[in-house]
Amino acid sequence: MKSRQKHDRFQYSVENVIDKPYNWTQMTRLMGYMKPYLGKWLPYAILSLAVVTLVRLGVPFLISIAIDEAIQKKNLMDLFEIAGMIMGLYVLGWMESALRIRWTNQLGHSVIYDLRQELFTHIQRLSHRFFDKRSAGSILVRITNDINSLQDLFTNGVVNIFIDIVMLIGILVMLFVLSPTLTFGIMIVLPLMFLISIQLRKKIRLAWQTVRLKQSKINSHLNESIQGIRVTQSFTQEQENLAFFERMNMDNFEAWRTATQRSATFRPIVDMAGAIGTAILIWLGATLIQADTISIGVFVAFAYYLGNFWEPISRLGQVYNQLLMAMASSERIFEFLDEKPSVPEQQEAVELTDVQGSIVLEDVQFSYDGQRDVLHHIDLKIKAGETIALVGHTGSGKTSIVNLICRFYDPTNGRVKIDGVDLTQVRLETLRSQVSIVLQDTFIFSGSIMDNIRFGRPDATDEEVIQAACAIGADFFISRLPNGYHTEVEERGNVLSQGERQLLSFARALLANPKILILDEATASIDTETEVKVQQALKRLLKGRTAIVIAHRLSTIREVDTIVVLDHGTIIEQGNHTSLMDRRGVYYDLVLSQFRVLGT
Ligand SMILES: Nc1ncnc2c1ncn2[C@@H]1O[C@H](COP(=O)(O)OP(=O)(O)OP(=O)(O)O)[C@@H](O)[C@H]1O
Repeated sequence: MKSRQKHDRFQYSVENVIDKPYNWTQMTRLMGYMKPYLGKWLPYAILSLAVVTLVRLGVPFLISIAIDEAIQKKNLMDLFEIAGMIMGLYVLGWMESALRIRWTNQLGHSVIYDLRQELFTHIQRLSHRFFDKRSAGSILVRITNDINSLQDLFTNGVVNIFIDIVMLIGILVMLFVLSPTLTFGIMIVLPLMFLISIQLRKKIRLAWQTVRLKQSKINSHLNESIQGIRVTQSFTQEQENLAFFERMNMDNFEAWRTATQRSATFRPIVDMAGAIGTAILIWLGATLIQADTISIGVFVAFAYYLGNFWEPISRLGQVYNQLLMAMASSERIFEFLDEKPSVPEQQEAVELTDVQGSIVLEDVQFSYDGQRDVLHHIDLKIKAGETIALVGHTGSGKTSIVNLICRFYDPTNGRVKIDGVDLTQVRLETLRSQVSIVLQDTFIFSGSIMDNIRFGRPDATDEEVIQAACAIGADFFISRLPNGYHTEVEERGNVLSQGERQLLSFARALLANPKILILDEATASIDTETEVKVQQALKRLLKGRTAIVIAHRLSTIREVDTIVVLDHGTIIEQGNHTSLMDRRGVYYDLVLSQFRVLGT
């Protein structure tokens, strides 16, 4: 039993390997990303195609003429001329290939750039519900690995497909022109080859999809492990983590091995077909030469064409593998791109400007997962400029109410209104510019202190940033830092203390100057001196705004206008501190129990 628990410790949402047939619609959609570049690169593509065709089809033809006309008839001048032409064609071919590598690379990188940009932009717009269901790591994989795996297809694959197909058709035509009998003889192997490769394709596709899933799992786990490394170390869970990682790494290794092994079977099939074709050529060709049906020159040209024939087929096999990998990746990319925000913006959504700040929740019911209601029939009126505090046991629904006011989620039933306008009718951007949240665990982005405060209003000047910091009282610690406002802080702001981070987030909110402010009050105990500073800063911050404070320490909310007491998603008491104390209900008990805890 114990070992089972261990195995179940890390759980990631299972993404199934989806076995779908080759999907033309999806491929067309993927190829659509090349559209903007067609105008620029199409002339190059046509030129490349013309040159490659000329070189690959021309050289064997010239060789056959050299043998039949110049060598056999001992005409040295003609031989020099033909050799010169062959040389010229090879030089042309070399120049074309050097140029092609350059422009296909540019094309590939441009497409990858666009796709990554679109995916990131789209993900930024998605609602909280989307992020609830997925780990950061698995999102990361799609933006990095899945998109990277399309790179080969766009830089080499797509252009080569066209060149190779044209080449195959060209060679077939030349072979038929030279000798239909010999061509039929050799092409007998083709249908056999296709039958075998079709069987392989499905297996190869599945194997690559499995690889992607395993990688996604590794990345999710890595992300979680690194983020949680402090907890892991403090609970000495490194060995467990390591064992789990090793298992996943091994799974990934196996998946890669299977996929590459399966992919590698394609080439030998082509080689085998080539070998059989050559044997037929020698046997049938010699017979036809003896019967004087074909010349030695034609026989040699055949051998050359045939050599050139298997190469594009084998490359098409490779490109087919790339296409299969691209199918697996694009399926995952498009799944995200097709994800609609769960809080959609209406076409005729209105701008929320000149907000006064009154908030109303009308008979609101809410569930995160559609199964368990976390808020029941909430009716709440907050007047403009008023400060209310939400209190209640953990899990009672305080954060959920705030999530609805910011419209991170829509209520299952009922309405949330600001200044009388239903939030579903409002443009999200204008709503969020009027509402700021100051979280308990302030997120500090990598950059300078100045940048971090300016996050609240990107167009603020340095003076405005400093003014906001002074007004909040954050200036005292910022000026003590080695580079003052230009001190670089890392992601999560590990160099700053909890109180300092909180002051920084207040300054950020003050600069944003929202009409509605939501404050998740810090639970951690900070020293009394900082506490006093934070409380003073808070007073300044709340002035002239509607404020909702998620209160954990009841001592700090005595002066707020209204205290709303929640229990299991229902409002059970509402009023100011004195009236609720007089009532001797749940709030009274909460205050008393906190007082007792603090008193001991
Ligand atoms: N993203 C989510 N998906 C599903 N359920 C959720 C989600 N977030 C919260 N819940 C559930 O909703 C209920 C209310 O949570 P909420 O975060 O609103 O409580 P809270 O009063 O803010 O708690 P705390 O004081 O601990 O922050 C809880 O039972 C919680 O398990």
